Amino acid sequence: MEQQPMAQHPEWSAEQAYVDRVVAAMRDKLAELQGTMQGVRGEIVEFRRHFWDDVTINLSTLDDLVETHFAIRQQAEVLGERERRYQQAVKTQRTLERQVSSPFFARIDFRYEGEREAEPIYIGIASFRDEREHTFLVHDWRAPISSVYYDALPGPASFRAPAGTVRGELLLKRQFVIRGGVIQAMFDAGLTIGDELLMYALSRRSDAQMHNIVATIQRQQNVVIRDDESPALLVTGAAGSGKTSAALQRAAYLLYKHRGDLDARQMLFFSPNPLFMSYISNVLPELGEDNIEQATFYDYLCARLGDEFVVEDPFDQMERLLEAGEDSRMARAVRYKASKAFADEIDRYVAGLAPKMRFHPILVEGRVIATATDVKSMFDATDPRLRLPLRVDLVKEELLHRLREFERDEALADWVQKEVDGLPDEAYRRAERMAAKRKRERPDLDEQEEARRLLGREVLRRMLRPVRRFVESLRFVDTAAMYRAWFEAAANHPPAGFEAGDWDQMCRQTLREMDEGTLWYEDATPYLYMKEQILGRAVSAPIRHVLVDEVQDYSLLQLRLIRSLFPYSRITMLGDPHQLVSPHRPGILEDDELARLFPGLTRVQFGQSYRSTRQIVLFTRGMVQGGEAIEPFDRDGTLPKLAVASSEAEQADVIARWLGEFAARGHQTKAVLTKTQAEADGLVRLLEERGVKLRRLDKRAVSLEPGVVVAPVYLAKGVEFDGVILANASRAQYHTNFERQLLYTACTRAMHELRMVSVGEPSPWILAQPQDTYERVDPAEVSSR
Ligand SMILES: Nc1ncnc2c1ncn2[C@@H]1O[C@H](COP(=O)(O)OP(=O)(O)OP(=O)(O)O)[C@@H](O)[C@H]1O
Repeated sequence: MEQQPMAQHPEWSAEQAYVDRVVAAMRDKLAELQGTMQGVRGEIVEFRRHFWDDVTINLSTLDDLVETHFAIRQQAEVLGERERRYQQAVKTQRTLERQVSSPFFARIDFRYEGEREAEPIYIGIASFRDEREHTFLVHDWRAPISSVYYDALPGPASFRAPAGTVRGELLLKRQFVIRGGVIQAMFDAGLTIGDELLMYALSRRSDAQMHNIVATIQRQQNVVIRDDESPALLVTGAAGSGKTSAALQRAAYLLYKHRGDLDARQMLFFSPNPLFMSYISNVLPELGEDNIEQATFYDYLCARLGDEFVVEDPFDQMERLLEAGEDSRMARAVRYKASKAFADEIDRYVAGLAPKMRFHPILVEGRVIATATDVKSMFDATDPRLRLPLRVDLVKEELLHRLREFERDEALADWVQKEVDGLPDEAYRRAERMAAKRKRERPDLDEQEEARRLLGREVLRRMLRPVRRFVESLRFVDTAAMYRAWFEAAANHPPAGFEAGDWDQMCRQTLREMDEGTLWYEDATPYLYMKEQILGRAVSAPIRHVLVDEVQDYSLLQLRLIRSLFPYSRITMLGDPHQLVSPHRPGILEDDELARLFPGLTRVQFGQSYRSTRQIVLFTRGMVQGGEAIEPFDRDGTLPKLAVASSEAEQADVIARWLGEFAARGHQTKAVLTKTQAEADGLVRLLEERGVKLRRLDKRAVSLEPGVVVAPVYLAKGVEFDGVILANASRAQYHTNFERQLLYTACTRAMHELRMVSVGEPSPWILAQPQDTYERVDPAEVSSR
C-alpha cells in the first residue's frame, strides 16, 4: 500500500476529470428524472381525480357485481403501477443526489482472460450508466465484478458471475475519498484492501449513527455479505469486529441480487433495544435501499401475545436480576425457564396434552353457545392421529358452524326481538322491502315475520361479531390454563439443581403473576412457544430473511420460537459469546443444538476488531477467554485510564473533568456507563450538580444524539461512542463471571478513549490486565486539573 499526496499522484488530474464527467452525467440524469417525476406525479393526480369516471358501478346482479369489482381492481392496478414508478424514481433520485457528491470510491483495472487491454471499473454505492454509449460509468459495489475489489490482490483474479466463473488479472486497485465532487484523497492499494482508507474511515468521530462500510469491506466480511447459499449463517466475532455492519451490507446485497423478487419488507432484523434500531436505521437508506423491518424480540413477543397479558420487558427483568444476584432463586428460575431442559419439558408436555386440553365456553350476551365441556367434546371427537393444531382448527370450523346455526335459530327468539324493537325506522323499512321481494319468490311467506327475522339476524350478526373473532383467533383454547397446569403439576417435582422449597416457591410465584394478568419476561417465550405448538404455527410467511443481532443473549427456546415462527426464512445470526448480557446459560453459540435447529448452518468467525484503538483492544481482550486471538486494527490512541476514587462525590468530580477533556478533544458522542439504572440516575444528579449537560438514557430512549449520555451498560449494547467512562468500576460491581461480561461489553463501546473510575477497590477483571495496557491516575490530580 502506498499513499501518494494527491497533487503528486500522476493520475490525479485524469481521475478528477473522470469524476467531473461522471458528476456532469449524473446531474443531467437528475434533471431528466425531475421531469419524469413531475410527469408521473401529474398523471397520478389526474388519475385519482378521474378514478371513478371509467368505472360503472352496478350492483344489481351477481354478474354486475363481479364486473364492477374487476373494473375497480383494474383501475387500482393502473394507479398502483404509476405510484410504484414514482416511488422508484424517488429512490433513484435520492441515490443520485448522494452520488453527485461522491460518485464512486474505488477503481479496479481488470483484464479479462484472452483480452489484451485491461478495463477500468469504477465502483460506487450504485451503478450508473452512460445511456448513449451503453457503458457503465460506475458499477454497483454488489455487482459480480466488484467482488474482485474486495477479495483479490493484484495478480490473477476471478469472480463468480451468473454464467460461471470469470477469470482474468487484476492490475490496479485504487481507492478514493471524494467529497462535493472533488477528490480529497487517493490511494493505490498493494497487498491488502485499503488499510489507508480503512484508517481514514475508523479515525472519524462518531455522529451517533452507524454508517455503511462498502468502501472498506474486508475480505472476511465479504464472505458473509455475499453468501447466498447458506440457509442459516452464524457470524461470531469480538466486539467491534463488524458483525452488525456485515449483516446490514448483506441485507443490501441480497436486496440487490434478488431485486424484483425480494423486498425490504420481507426481511426482519431483531435488534437488542429500541435505541439500536434508530442507531442502524441510516445504513440501508445511505445505500439507496429501503429499511428492512426491525423489531426487538420483546416487541415481537408482545405483538404475538396481544392483550392477553402485560409482559415484563427484558430491561426490568435485568434490573430485577442485577439486584437479586446471580445465585438468587429468581436468577435460577430465570435460567431454568430459558434452559434446554425446560424447552424439552414443554415439548414433552405438549406431546401428551391432547387428553388434558382446556377450553373456554362460547358465550354471547351471557347465553351459552357451547360450554367448555361441549368444546372439549368437539375436540375429543376429532381424529386423535392429527396434530394438535389441525384438531384445534377442526373445532374452530365446528364452532363457526354453530355460530351460523345460532344466528339462524335465534333470530325470532324473544331476547333478540327485544333488541329489534329498538332499531330505527330506517332499518324496518329496509327489512320490509327485502321481505316483500322475497314474498314475490315465495308467496306463502309471512312477510311481517320475515322482516322481523331479517332484523333479528342483523342484530345477532352484530352481537356475534366479537364472538366470531374470538373463535377465529383460536382464543377459545385456554392456553394460559394449560401453561398454569404445567406449574401446578410440577410444583412437587423439582428438577435437578433445585431445592424443593425454592422450586415450589417458583411455581407458585409464576401462578400468582399470571393471576394478576402479567407475565414475567422469562415466561413470555415458553408460554408463546407452547401456545404456538398447540395452536399451530401462525407462520410469518411474508418474511423471507430473519437477522438476529446479539444472538448470544437468546435462549435456546427463543431461537426455537424464531425457527417455528419463520420456518421458511433464511436466518443470519450475529453474536459474541463474551458479550452475554442476559441471564441465560452461556455457550449457545457453540451448541450443537443450534446446528440441529438450523440445518445447513454455516459458521463464520471474525478475528479483527475495528471499532476501538489498538490500546483499547489490547486492554479489553485480556478480559475474555481466548482474547489473544482478537486482533486490533492498528489505529493508535491513548492508554485506557483508571482512577480510584474514595467517594461518590470524588468519582463525580473525576467524571465531570474527564467529560470536559473529551469535549476539548472533539469527541462527539460520550457515554458514562453504569451497571444499573439506579446507579445511572444517582450519577445524573451528581453530574448535573457539577454543571454537566447530559442526557439520561433509559429503556424508553429511541434515539442517540451527540453529547453526553448516562446509561446502564445493557442499554448501550451494540452501540459505540467516541469516549466512554465506566463509572463504579469497582470490585463490588464487577467481580463475577457474568459481571466480567458486562464490563467487557461496556469497555468495548469506546472507539477512541476509555476511562474507568471505581469507588474503592477496582474490579479484579481490570486489575488482572497487564500493567502496560492501562494507566492508573490519581483522582485528586484529575479533579484539580
Ligand atoms: N470494513 C470496515 N470498514 C470500516 N469500518 C468498519 C468495518 N468493519 C467494521 N467497521 C466499523 O467498526 C465498528 C464496529 O462495527 P459493528 O458495530 O458492526 O461491530 P460488531 O461486531 O457488531 O460489534 P459489537 O459486537 O460490539 O456490537 C463500526 O463503527 C463499523 O462502522
